[in-house]
Amino acid sequence: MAAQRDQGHNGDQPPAAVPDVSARDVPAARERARAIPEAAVARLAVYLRVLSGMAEDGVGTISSEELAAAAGVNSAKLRKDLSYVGSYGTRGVGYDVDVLISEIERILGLTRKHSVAVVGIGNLGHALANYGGFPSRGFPVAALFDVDSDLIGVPVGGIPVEHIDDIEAICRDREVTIGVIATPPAVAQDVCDRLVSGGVQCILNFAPVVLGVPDHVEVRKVDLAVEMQILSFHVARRADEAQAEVTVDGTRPGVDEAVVGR
Ligand SMILES: NC(=O)c1ccc[n+]([C@@H]2O[C@H](COP(=O)([O-])OP(=O)(O)OC[C@H]3O[C@@H](n4cnc5c(N)ncnc54)[C@H](O)[C@@H]3O)[C@@H](O)[C@H]2O)c1
Repeated sequence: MAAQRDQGHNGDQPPAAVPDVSARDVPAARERARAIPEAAVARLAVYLRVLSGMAEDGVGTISSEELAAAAGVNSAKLRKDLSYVGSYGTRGVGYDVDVLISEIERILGLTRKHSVAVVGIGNLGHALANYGGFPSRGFPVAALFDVDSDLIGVPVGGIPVEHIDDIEAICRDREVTIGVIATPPAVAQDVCDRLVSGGVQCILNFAPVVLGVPDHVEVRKVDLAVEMQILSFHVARRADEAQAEVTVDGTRPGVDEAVVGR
């Protein structure tokens, strides 16, 4: 029976289920990849984006401080993250940008070819299908599916929408590796089951529902409202901390002194 899987979205403590590294990689590299915390995996993807931009600008080497600043993390955390990749840089020189890119790509499983199917070509599905950022980062969209007869055959982002009934055959034929679910929640499990029947092992789920999948399938759930709740939590916590800093005589450090000093 399908198991309910961890579908965390913001990366907490448990080790991430990183896709296997390519066949030529040694077992030690696989072990290393399995031990990387999920939050570090998310940061590695950010470093990769920053490094790719630098490589395009012709940057050859970069210090950990420069890369940390560009990625918005502190340099101690960056060095720790890069140690998971097995990359320690050269003292006084820093990291070779191209080497670091290929090391992170290998750990993230990006040396494998990926191909994406988007299911549910409504508001969200249209935006995702039209987004040019996926192909340029190694995730070309290969197929679109919907149930609405008005949409079937209509190209979105240059790819014609196919009927959901053909999803298994088309996913197998086009070797789809990642299925993106952007359907109403009531049909998301059925869509997920069909993707899995079509050989898809990675599911990115936007529908507000927990999906059951077999053990060999990975699911990530994206929920922007949860991200906003997390932002709200951090702002509220900061406000609480500022309130707690009010001194016993009622003055607020850094605020009332400034007023008194005027
Ligand atoms: N995670 C987030 O932050 C986030 C943000 C926006 C929307 N959503 C979710 O994404 C989903 C899509 O939202 P939307 O605004 O694009 O909805 P929408 O109604 O505009 O689009 C849904 C599409 O799914 C299609 N569909 C319905 N049943 C189908 C099936 N069995 N197989 C294939 N396609 C089917 C519909 O024909 C329609 O084109 C919803 O579940 C919504 O809650 C999530």
